[in-house]
Amino acid sequence: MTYLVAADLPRETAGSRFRALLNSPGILRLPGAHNGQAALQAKAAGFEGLYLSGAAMTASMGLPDLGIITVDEVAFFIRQIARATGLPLLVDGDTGYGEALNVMHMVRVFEEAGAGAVHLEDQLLPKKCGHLNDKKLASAYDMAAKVAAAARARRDLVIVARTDAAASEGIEGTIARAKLYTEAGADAIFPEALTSIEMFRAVRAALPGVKLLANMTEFGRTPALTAQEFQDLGYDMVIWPVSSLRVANKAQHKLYQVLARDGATTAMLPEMQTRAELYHLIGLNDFEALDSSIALSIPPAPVG
Ligand SMILES: C[C@](O)(C(=O)O)[C@H](CC(=O)O)C(=O)O
Ligand SMILES: [Mg+2]
Repeated sequence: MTYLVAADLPRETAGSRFRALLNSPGILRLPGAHNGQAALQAKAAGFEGLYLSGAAMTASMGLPDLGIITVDEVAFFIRQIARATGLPLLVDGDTGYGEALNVMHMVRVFEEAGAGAVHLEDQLLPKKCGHLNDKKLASAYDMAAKVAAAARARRDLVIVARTDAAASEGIEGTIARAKLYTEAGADAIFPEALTSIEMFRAVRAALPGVKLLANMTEFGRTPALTAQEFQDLGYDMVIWPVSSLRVANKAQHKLYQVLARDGATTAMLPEMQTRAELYHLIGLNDFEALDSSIALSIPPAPVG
């Protein structure tokens, strides 16, 4: 299947398809896919929705996750994932790249690029990974204004409000902010960097009926729980934001070490995606068959 034939494209918008997944039974499992290739591999494994992580995206660019990159740079990643897979995608919108009007611009650009959902966080720039120390929190009201702005700008993009308040304002601050952001128009809440199962339970209990996202990033502050365990805690979505990049990076690191040592890649062949596997995944045959079918669909050129 290619993204080039109108009749093959999904009829519903990415936002409504994301919402339908969110409203269907069971926790929505959203593995991080840091580019189109990773997204295709996640789709082949059976995932129905994906997550585009700011941390993984910036790391893949060789940059720290401090909110430096721009809306258009993120749109480049959204487009490749949406084209390659057609799957609904939750995108990390960081702090929205500014204030209300910037947030609105981000929502329009992300929606046009093919995103199904976005999350916005209540940090000040330079923002940080939620699992690091010394984050600077925005005022709850400034963040609520951004959520309201996002809700005004979207057609049907799902708006997820993330709060980083747990470290500085505790569970009470997290819950109070979550309530405010929900009133401002958020469709779901992402309580970031909760450090215990009790905290996950407390947030769930305080926000009946509100959709909740859990972040199962590795090497962070959240204890390692499975998708089933988050579902049993009453959570509606779970992300594994950086996992694909961490694994890919480690493999790449090994390749360069071996190549520098041996002057050849031979020792790495068993660990490589083969040419055939690569072409199969990206659908090379489908694109070539499409090209041939176009030539066959028009009257032949006159002879002589
Ligand atoms: C979810 C997150 O915002 C991301 O960009 O993927 C990061 C993940 C990470 O750095 O491990 C986060 O702030 O938790
Ligand atoms: Mg992020």
